Amino acid sequence: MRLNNLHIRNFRNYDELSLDFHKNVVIFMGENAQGKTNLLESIYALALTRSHRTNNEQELIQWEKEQAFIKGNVQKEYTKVPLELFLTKKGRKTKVNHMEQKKLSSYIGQLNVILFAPEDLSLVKGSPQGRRKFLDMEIGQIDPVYLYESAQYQKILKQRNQYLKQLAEHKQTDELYLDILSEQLIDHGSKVLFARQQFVKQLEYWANQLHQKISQSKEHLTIIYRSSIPGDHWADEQTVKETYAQEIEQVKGKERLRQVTLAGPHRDDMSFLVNEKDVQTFGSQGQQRTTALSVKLAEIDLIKEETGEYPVLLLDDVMSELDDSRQLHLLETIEGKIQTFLTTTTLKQVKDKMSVEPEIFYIRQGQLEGEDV
Ligand SMILES: Nc1ncnc2c1ncn2[C@@H]1O[C@H](COP(=O)(O)OP(=O)(O)OP(=O)(O)O)[C@@H](O)[C@H]1O
Repeated sequence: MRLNNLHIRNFRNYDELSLDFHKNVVIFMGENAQGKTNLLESIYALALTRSHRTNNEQELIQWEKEQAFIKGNVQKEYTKVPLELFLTKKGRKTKVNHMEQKKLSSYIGQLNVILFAPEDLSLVKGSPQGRRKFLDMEIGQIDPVYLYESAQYQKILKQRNQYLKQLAEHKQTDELYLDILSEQLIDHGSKVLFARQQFVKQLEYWANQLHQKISQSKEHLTIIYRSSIPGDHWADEQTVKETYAQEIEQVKGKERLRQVTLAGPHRDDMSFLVNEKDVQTFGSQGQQRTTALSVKLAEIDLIKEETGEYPVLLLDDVMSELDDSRQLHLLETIEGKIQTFLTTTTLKQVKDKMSVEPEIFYIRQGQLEGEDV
């Protein structure tokens, strides 16, 4: 798929801007703090209704404005889909084909994007929370049911934690209600767990191939889903559910003391092994970066396999963070069929390495300076 055009209004430092895209590689060029990342963020938000930089969507609305608007036409293999996102102080509204969508799951997935920013290079050595967010965002894009289940899980988790606290403070006494919440938690949580495990298997398949290529067959990558629920190779959803229920029973006493839910997808993590050694602990910085790059680029193949279409790639100033050999692998990937938007402050460095002619937009203080087509 590709994005044919983009129209934004009152978004970050942009009053109003319309862009048409004709080439497969689009570069947003400009000095620091001019609005390059804001443009990638607007494409990301158009795809996923949220930002990659903040959990507070209000920040996307231009200062002193009431609402922000993003619109774009997505070209798929056989159809064109106009998408619209309205962000207001009260919430968000989405439209597909000019029709309002009540369910997030009927909107997300219309435009698939993969965003790669310098902070993604720390996927391996960063926090478990960052890796869980990565899993949720990526699976959510290709599986609307996952989006629903993980939202339900978070809701029940919050309620359950509150209830555990209230029981400890003797504001509640009904033990049966805790059992009901546990049952709901296990129900939604086991679906999340099983989907994550399946996704990680697929991710490993694609990422290992890339990792081997980048490391010239010297390194083999293994990815393991590390769960707070025992066992990491559940045969089916029912097995996860049963194991999860046993674990909740097991930690019941501790939970009552600590007043939080101690088992479930919200406490899980992922490990990356290079040649059987944990790369987070034993890997060099180069190996950690190669792993992160392989995992990110693997998503391209994974989304293509799942949806039948290539996603759109957003690269936020990552070229400058990679050495020559890794830059080459990245360019090899993007100069194929996949539409890529990238930001840079040093145009020549990026352009000189490309074998295709990019489309360049010069950005200055939230405006277009000129267009090189
Ligand atoms: N809600 C907002 N309303 C108006 N302006 C905003 C808002 N949020 C951020 N900005 C402005 O956007 C600018 C930053 O834009 P952006 O992050 O896209 O920079 P950039 O061009 O990618 O820079 P760099 O190369 O440093 O990453 C800053 O000047 C900031 O003040």
